[in-house]
Amino acid sequence: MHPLKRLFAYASRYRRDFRLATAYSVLNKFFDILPEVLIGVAVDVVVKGEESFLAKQVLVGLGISDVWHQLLFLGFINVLIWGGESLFQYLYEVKWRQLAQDIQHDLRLDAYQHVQKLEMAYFENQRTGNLLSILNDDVNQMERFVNGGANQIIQVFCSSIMVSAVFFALQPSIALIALLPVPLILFGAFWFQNRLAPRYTEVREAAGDVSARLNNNLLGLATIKAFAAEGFEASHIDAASRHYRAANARAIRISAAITPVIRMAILSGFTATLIYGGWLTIHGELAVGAYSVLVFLTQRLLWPLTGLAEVADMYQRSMAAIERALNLLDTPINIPYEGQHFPAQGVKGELRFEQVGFSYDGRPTLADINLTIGAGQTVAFVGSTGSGKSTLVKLLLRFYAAQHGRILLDGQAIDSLNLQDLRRAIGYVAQDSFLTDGTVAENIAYGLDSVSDADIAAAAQAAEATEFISKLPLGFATRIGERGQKLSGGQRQRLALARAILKNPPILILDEATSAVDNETEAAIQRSLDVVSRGRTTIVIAHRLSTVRQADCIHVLENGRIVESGQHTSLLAQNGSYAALWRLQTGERSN
Ligand SMILES: Nc1ncnc2c1ncn2[C@@H]1O[C@H](COP(=O)(O)OP(=O)(O)OP(=O)(O)O)[C@@H](O)[C@H]1O
Repeated sequence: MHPLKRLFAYASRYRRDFRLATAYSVLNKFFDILPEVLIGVAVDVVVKGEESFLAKQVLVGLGISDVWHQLLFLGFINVLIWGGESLFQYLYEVKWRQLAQDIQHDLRLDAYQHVQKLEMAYFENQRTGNLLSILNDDVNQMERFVNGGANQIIQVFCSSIMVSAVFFALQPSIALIALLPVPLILFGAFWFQNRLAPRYTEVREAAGDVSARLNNNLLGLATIKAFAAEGFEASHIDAASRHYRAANARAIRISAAITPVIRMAILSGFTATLIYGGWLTIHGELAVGAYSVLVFLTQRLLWPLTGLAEVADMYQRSMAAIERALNLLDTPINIPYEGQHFPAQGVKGELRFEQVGFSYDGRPTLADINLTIGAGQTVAFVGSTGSGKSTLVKLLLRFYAAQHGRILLDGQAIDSLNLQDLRRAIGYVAQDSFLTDGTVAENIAYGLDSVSDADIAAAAQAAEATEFISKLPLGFATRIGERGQKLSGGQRQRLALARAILKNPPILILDEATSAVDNETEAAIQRSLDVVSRGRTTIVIAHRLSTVRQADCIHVLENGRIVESGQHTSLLAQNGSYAALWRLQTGERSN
């Protein structure tokens, strides 16, 4: 479907406003053209006096014979016309701009809300900066189009029709000559448009590319600095920006030619009216007043068509932008949110993995996962890096959908449950949790509506975070910077844990980032784990085996498969992978 049609379908709730705005634009144009007609009538009055066109309008009740009165009457009509033109200009400007604001707001919000619901795999194949440029630049471009372009198109169209009507009424033979260039101009405008469309698509894509690179670099500034890679990265930005400049230059070469070409076509129409009309007037076949109207009107008819150049340019630019924004909105959500609702408090927390298998982009990552985690149990997953531990919990959170088997929560397949209810029942402390640019307290209370300071403090206490928070300049009211960058990695982890504890979920998942913790932190982790795992199902992905020694069951993963399961002592007794890992970490010999 054409982007404009798609935009209309999207903005169908504003159909009434579109109609009103269009009516205001048409009425404004109508009043805008009338002064030219008035000039003709005035010339006619001056030349013909009591024999004028105005004096002859007895039938409609006018028939003003006195020349002075005729002029006064024209003056009065003139004021009305200009008043009408101004009024409708005000009305159409307000209406179109308001429409532009309303639609850009809706589109931005809808697109963002849609993007939020897309599955993780979508984002892995997208560059954040590109999405940003769609949600920002492209939506703004659409706003600019509705703001001004729509009115311009309507008015060019209207003035062509209205002026042609006056022409044909006055002198059909001149009308034909004056209108001769119009098909040529329209054909030219379409020809240019077709050539502009792919160029503007390229411009929008290049803009997205620049934005993606900038975004990526600003996020990785610390690494860029550490590697003294400023020059290297600047050259990447330089290349992306050059590409954007070149794409724009290709579009400019075409779009800049439109006005001059159209002007030449207008020239032919205008010259013909001037010469042929003058000739007819001299020979008494055309009234002087009518001749002056025709000369002025040729200008009025043809000049707005030069505006077509600007409109065609903006139109193509906007269609490329609208296409990108609406495509984003139409991207299918592959992991649907809909499903059976249930309250988080009612969840017992029994989990079962049945024959679960999963691959990223066809690369097998998990296979034959069969396990049951009893309600309230604490279970650990250990194993070498890349063995699939994090992937396992991401399947439970339905960040990805398992290709084989199924996962059940309290006997219900999780893909039959409402996605948000499922996630509300799970507290997830990721390896690198997302912290916002707010205060410590705001970060702990993230996503919850009304939480008391006492509850926040208690959650911080359980997460062993109180000590470092009390040392911050403003305690719980300290702002922690974007992504929590004013805190250490360990401190960020503590805050993320406090946040999960405050949520009080029936299932808690802790994905430890590293085994590199000092003894003190290790003891703190153990203490908080004892506290937070009480009364809920707890899954710990551990790198440091000593932190999960007390777990009800430890599963060892290797290459996406569970190779050993059991409690710490029995696993040591098996003298397999777990025992080897334990020896490696503790330096002890288990036998
Ligand atoms: N989004 C992804 N797209 C493609 N491959 C991925 C993705 N995430 C992880 N992988 C791959 O899947 C495998 C398992 O990754 P996973 O994060 O589950 O391992 P892990 O056991 O948690 O590792 P670690 O102990 O280092 O955290 C790895 O080989 C990894 O490269």
